[in-house]
Amino acid sequence: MTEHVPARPEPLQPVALGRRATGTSPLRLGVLASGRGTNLQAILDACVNREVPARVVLVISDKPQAQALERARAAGVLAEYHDPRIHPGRASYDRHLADRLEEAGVELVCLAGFMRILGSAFVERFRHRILNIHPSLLPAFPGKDAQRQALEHGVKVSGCTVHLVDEGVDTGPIVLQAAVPVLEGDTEESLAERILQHEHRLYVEAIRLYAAGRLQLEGRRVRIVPGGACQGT
Ligand SMILES: Nc1nc2c(c(=O)[nH]1)N[C@@H](CN(C=O)c1ccc(C(=O)N[C@@H](CCC(=O)O)C(=O)O)cc1)CN2
Ligand SMILES: NCC(=O)N[C@@H]1O[C@H](COP(=O)([O-])[O-])[C@@H](O)[C@H]1O
Repeated sequence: MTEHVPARPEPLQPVALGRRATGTSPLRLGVLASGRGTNLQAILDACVNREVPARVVLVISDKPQAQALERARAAGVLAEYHDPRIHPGRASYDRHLADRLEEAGVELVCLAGFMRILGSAFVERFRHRILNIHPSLLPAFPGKDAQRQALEHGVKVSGCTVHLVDEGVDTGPIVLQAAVPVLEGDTEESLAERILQHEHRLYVEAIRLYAAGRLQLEGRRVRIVPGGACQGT
């Protein structure tokens, strides 16, 4: 009887993420935000300070009073409120957002405290071109209230994650993570504030790597390659 030799899995073809942006052709960012916008502010500042070869060309919020909109306007960036309630459902609103982002020539969508789940059609239109910042070390504590989940679970270390967005919630391939200690007596607010400081740094670094063409997706793993030496499609 011949021995069954399991087929060796085909090596995963690496996928180069994004394009190598340059000073003369900065990466065009679209930011979706629902709240106060401190991550947006970190991205705006990094672009102005030329820490990343990118430019925020459009900020959209699903909340009319989002401070993120004020921050964008103060930075001279197009800031728009798009009301989900005038759409018959999620898919319609998602399609509207995608149309508006494409119309603005957005190359990378950055979710920065955007509190709506994006549907599969949106994710497909911007496949591998959507980043999100999450205030935990995924896959621990996905969803909302990650800091409360961490405190209730009693972890000693939490942190933040920048990940590619896929059809799941906080399930996309992880780009960068930063560990943050949970201290005695921490409240949800004190932990959130401590993590937030790391989020700002981590998100800018993730966008910088993306804009430098130094991120390569191999299955679920995101590899950081030296200086723009990306292979693959
Ligand atoms: N397809 C994806 N969409 C989004 C992701 C994602 O990973 N995949 N990340 C979220 C951001 N996020 C956590 O990082 C998150 C935001 C909101 C929720 C949530 O449960 N929202 C509820 C209620 C929203 C509302 O109050 O309007 C919902 O949308 O039903 C979970 C996780 C951004 N989108
Ligand atoms: N699940 C998504 C989520 O919890 N996102 C979190 O919302 C906050 C937005 O702050 P900001 O508006 O000041 O950037 C950030 O802490 C971000 O990680």
